[in-house]
Amino acid sequence: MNDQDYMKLAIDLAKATIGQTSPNPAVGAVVVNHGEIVGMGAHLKAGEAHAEVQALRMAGERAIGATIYVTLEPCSHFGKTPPCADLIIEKELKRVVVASNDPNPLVSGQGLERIRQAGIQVETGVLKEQADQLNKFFYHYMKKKLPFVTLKTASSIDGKTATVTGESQWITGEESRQDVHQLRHQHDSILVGVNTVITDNPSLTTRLPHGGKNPIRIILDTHLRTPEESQVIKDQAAPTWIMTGSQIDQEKKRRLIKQDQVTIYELPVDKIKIKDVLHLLGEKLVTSLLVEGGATIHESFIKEACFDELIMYFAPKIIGGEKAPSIFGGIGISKLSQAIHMNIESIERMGQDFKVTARPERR
Ligand SMILES: Nc1c(/N=C/[C@H](O)[C@H](O)[C@H](O)COP(=O)(O)O)[nH]c(=O)[nH]c1=O
Ligand SMILES: Nc1c(N[C@@H]2O[C@H](COP(=O)(O)O)[C@@H](O)[C@H]2O)[nH]c(=O)[nH]c1=O
Ligand SMILES: [Zn+2]
Repeated sequence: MNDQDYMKLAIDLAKATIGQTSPNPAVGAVVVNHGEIVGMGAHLKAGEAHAEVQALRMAGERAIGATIYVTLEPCSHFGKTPPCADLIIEKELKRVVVASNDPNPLVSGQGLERIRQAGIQVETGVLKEQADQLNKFFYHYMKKKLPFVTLKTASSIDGKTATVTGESQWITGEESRQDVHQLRHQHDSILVGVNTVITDNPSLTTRLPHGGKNPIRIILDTHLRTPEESQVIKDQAAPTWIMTGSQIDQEKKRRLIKQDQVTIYELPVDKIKIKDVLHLLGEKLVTSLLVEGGATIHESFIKEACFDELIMYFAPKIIGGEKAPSIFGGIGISKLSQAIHMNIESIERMGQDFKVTARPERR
């Protein structure tokens, strides 16, 4: 095993915790002494022990003179837990190998500096790209204090999200739908428009074989049209935040907020702008948002250039019909020069379907 092998193990440990550490990054650590793994660990939940603390606890006395591989540079500040840099110095490690730098202004570079000052060897950038990919939400949020926005669409190969009569379940297959639940688990929040609530009455919960974390459910609903009997109101399965304009029925609002998981945010506007919703979510420490639609919602996110990744699931079916709903609604563009240029990051088979992951060129 060499440095890259041990760092790969630390990355795999971090990868397994994606979705449960927010608003903290997913971090993994492995402690090695004379070619033997003497400790390993991952950060499991914000506010709890950091990955280095877990791994060094397991190593005990064998941490002395050891090397620690950690996917993110050790923290140097007192957040909810003491600084890992001090612990590494206290435990008399010989060498620290790091993959990613920490963009958190409270940390970046200071932890490593303190470790070097203590005479411990430091190496950075080992498998950096792989480790950075783990925490794209965290990096984005640290830089912009806004959630990383993933648009998710599911359609027939001709881009239809339902038949002309509105039938839509199900277009994509089991594997795709499971993949979507993995996305729900990984994102802090999920957003749909009130029309999707009215037509599909979705639960927007995460149903993976092993359970999974339910995202906060965000409903864009300018005039507070969400039916009071909807699952997102009644099932108490996850917080539901309804974003409305200022002209709403206060009586209905009072009835809805009686459900303790329901919160209504009245934005002082007639028409909700996506940017206002994202700022509000950023203030509430929401670091990632999965937008499930429908067509008008998706169109408003692309029109306002408020998304960071687009994930599209296509089923090998043709639905047709000019009146059948397409992936993006709204009025669209008139000139090709106004088209949004995307970088296709990957195209994967997903059972009978295929999944396209793309990013807008400007980011
Ligand atoms: N119709 C399809 C989808 N439909 C997605 C819509 O958002 C739908 O309202 C919700 O998924 C409702 O489900 P839940 O109760 O929240 O689990 N999404 C998919 O990936 N494939 C499809 O075929
Ligand atoms: N999760 C993680 C780190 N996370 C860093 O620490 C910050 C959170 O600190 P706290 O509030 O004390 O949990 C977080 O924003 C990020 O900069 N650092 C590490 O050394 N190892 C870890 O496992
Ligand atoms: Zn730490």
